[in-house]
Amino acid sequence: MYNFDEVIDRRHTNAMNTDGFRGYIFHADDSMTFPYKDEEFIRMWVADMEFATPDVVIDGMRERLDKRIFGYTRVFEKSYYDALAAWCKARYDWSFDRKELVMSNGIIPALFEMVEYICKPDEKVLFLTPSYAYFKYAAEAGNREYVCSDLVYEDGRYSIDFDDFAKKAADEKTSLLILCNPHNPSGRVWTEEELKGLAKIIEENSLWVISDEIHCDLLRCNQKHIPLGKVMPDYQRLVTCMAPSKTFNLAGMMISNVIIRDEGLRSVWLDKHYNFDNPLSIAAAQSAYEKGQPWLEELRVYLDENFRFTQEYLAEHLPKAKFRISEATYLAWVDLNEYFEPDENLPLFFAYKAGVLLEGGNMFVQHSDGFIRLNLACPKATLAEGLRRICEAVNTKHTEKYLGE
Ligand SMILES: Cc1ncc(COP(=O)(O)O)c(C/N=C2\CONC2=O)c1O
Repeated sequence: MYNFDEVIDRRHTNAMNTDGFRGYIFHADDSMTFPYKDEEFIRMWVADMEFATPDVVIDGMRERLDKRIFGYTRVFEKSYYDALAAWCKARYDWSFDRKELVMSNGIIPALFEMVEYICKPDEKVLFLTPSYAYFKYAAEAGNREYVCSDLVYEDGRYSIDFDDFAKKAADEKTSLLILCNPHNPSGRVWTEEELKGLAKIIEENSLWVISDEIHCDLLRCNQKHIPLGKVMPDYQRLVTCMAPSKTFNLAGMMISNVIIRDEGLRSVWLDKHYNFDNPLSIAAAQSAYEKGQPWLEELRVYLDENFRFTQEYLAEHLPKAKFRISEATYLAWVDLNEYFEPDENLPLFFAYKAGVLLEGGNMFVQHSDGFIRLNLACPKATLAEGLRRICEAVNTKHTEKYLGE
């Protein structure tokens, strides 16, 4: 019913995806040149999608537009909470009180704020690595130390090193865990057993925990997300972050749900946070939660096929690459260590040699050298061309290297 094969022109829309890559990936300005025109790149880097947001979301925004006044706005109507609560109940059998919900114009700003609200200046933030780099930036922005617990990587699969995690959690100066659930970039969906293992250590050390569940709706069709709040139903030091931004390609609308159990932290947030919201964003998010499920179910089938195609293509054209289909997210995490030295700048190599924009190597704090992360949320034809270029560039590199030796 929905046309995910449609190629949509994003030029001149102020998109980070098309216009922000020089600064974000290469820390360069617009003077940085490549042997490709910007529009010739296959863009597989920042985590937003090449698909139109659902029609029901646009209809919801149009309905709000027709009200024609856009004054100071906040989520006052109970209908927003009802839509989100129904979504969480139906999909995760998880409920939370309306008073726990506060809004943020992004999960990143929420992380930045809460590190300061939760951690004293001499306390530390703990997270699993490799990691979405903004967990590190949130600690650094608040001048708080961060501690990494490297995931175990065995036979192409990531798991939690509970001994290492327990040791680091036991440090009395470690006060906050930021948990990525599901995990970016590995794509892991933590099992109930793994979440219970974390919960035991969290409780033993009275850690504050922010469970960043932004990717929770984007599961492979055979996967199940468990909110940490379900495993820790009575734990007061829990904050859960969810958002429509990844699920419905609404990151530019800057609206996120922050569910703060602790009354003290919630009142600090309400005192310090700029508590106004964009009226069109509220309409978009509420319409998505109320009516977006059919689109999401079709998207998940399309993404599963993109992952299957990617696995098949890499097996055939880059046989020494290690790749397991992500259990969640639309991000493929590919181990190319058999093809590159650990310190090679992979984003730069693929931008110059393949005309593909991707993230990887040391962009995920630590424990990620030799990996690339590919955004598969694009029409299959775009994906096929991106994979073709990537494999050709790697195979040519090895031929040139061999001939050059
Ligand atoms: C785990 C995680 N948390 C938070 C965010 C951002 O939340 P926002 O501030 O947009 O509400 C992202 C987006 N991840 C991105 C964005 O581009 N590349 C990524 O890996 C993410 O992966």
